[in-house]
Amino acid sequence: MAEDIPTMYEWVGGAKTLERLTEEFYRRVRKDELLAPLFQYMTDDHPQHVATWLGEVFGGPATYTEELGGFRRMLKSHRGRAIQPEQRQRWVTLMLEAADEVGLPSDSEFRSAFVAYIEWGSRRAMANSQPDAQPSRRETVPVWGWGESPPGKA
Ligand code: HEM
Repeated sequence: MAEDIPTMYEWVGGAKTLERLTEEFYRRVRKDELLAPLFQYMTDDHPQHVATWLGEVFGGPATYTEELGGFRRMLKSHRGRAIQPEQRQRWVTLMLEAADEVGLPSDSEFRSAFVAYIEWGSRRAMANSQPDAQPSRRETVPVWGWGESPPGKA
């Protein structure tokens, strides 16, 4: 039954795990020649903010919406940055490396849903960052689910 299936937020281990993920991810970003220039002005609380965003996306508390400016703030953060395909690709690579490094659950169900969101989200971020981007129709933080492979089905 759907109500017995934990959220991805619960499955991953909650806010603390996502904070470890983004700390490790931005540690890599800061050393990366393709990404460091894009992030040179990020604030010290940026990794924490992205962890809060991911928590909300994966079915945890709606803290990014309630306290950090919600979907519109995220959209504004990417606007006009003209993210290039090779930068998006590197962003995804470093995120998946960080996921392994901090020991995110490695089961097929979790990882396929996680990668799906990372692919979708990074492509949306790149599209919305282009100078000629169409205004987003979405207003709210997306909530991601398990898709075709919820736990306990295999
Ligand atoms: C699933 C994909 C992504 C998610 C969930 C995401 C999430 C976010 C969030 C929530 C913020 C705002 C943080 C805040 O509230 O302070 C942000 C800012 C930003 N993101 Fe992303 N992002 C994604 C993909 C990307 C990609 C692919 C790039 C570039 C390769 C990128 C570059 C940036 C930059 C440059 C900022 C602003 C940093 C600053 O404050 O100086 N993002 N992102």
